[in-house]
Amino acid sequence: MRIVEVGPRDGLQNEKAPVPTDVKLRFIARLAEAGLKEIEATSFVSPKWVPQLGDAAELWPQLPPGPLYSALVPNQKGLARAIEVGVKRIALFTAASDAFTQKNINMTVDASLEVFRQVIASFRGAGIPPADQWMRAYVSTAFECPYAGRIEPGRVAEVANRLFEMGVDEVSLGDTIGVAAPVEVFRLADALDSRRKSQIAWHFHDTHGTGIANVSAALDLGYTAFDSSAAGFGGCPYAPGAGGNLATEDLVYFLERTGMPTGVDVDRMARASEEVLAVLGRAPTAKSQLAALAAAAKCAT
Ligand SMILES: CC(C)(COP(=O)([O-])OP(=O)([O-])OC[C@H]1O[C@@H](n2cnc3c(N)ncnc32)[C@H](O)[C@@H]1OP(=O)([O-])[O-])[C@@H](O)C(=O)NCCC(=O)NCCSC(=O)C[C@@](C)(O)CC(=O)[O-]
Repeated sequence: MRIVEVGPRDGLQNEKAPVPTDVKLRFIARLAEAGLKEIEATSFVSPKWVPQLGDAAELWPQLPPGPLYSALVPNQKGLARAIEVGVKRIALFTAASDAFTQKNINMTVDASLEVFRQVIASFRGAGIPPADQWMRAYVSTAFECPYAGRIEPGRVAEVANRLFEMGVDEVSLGDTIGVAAPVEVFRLADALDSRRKSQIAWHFHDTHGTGIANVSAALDLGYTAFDSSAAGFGGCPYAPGAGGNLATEDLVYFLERTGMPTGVDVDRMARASEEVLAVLGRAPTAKSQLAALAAAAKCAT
């Protein structure tokens, strides 16, 4: 099983209240202590578009040792900023819908793939030892676009295949607005190249509470990589209606209870987001986080 924790990036990018860099660093340290091994720590997008992550270059060199860290990169400028501070694992991002990429990255899907072709060449030529280089690409709106409606599975598969042909190591399929049901996961999986199963991750948002059901469907099909966010933080600034990401606490509970070890300590995980929640002035809402916190409080009395 692989869990890719996206809380510090996807989770925080949409938050209006600024989260100070030292709070983000303590959040990430606690996620690492909880046992998460892959963390998407930040994003080298334009700070004008996503001010919350404008501290990426300051944050990156201070990340606590342990996990494998990655960062979102939209273009050559983002790559140059990322490489300057030592990023070795990058995440590109496009979508299956032009209407979405126009709002999110100000270009069509085709144009984004052209940009990525150049970014990939620069990344591969940047002198990073091949064993340390890693590149994923997101395909957002893999089920539905907030602007263009439902998306055909064949279109998602086509974009994913083009990304694989360009040499990415992994494609993460995003249910950006959190609307999919398991039957749609089965339908999309049918359209995907089954030889790439170990290179596909699923990125569910939980707007309608279907995140875990969708994980279960993908697991049944033999997929083993899932993105999630501590406390269910999240939402995309350019995807109106998007709820939070699937909560890591709920994912860990589900996988462990299913008999699939995650290496994540449920109690530490439940507390990892406490300081960020306090900065945002919010109470926890993820079900398994609430359950773990309640159980710990009961034990303490
Ligand atoms: C792609 C751009 C940059 C195009 O933005 P643009 O305005 O079209 O770009 P531009 O090339 O015309 O540049 C405009 C200005 O931005 C600067 N600029 C340009 N690039 C960078 C950069 N990398 N870092 C810093 N600065 C940059 C550039 O230098 C220039 O500065 P100026 O001359 O005006 O002072 C912009 O649209 C952008 O940053 N978009 C990011 C939006 C975003 O982060 N969305 C959320 C992530 S996607 C997501 O959450 C979904 C996902 C992945 O989680 C999966 C799912 O749920 O489906």
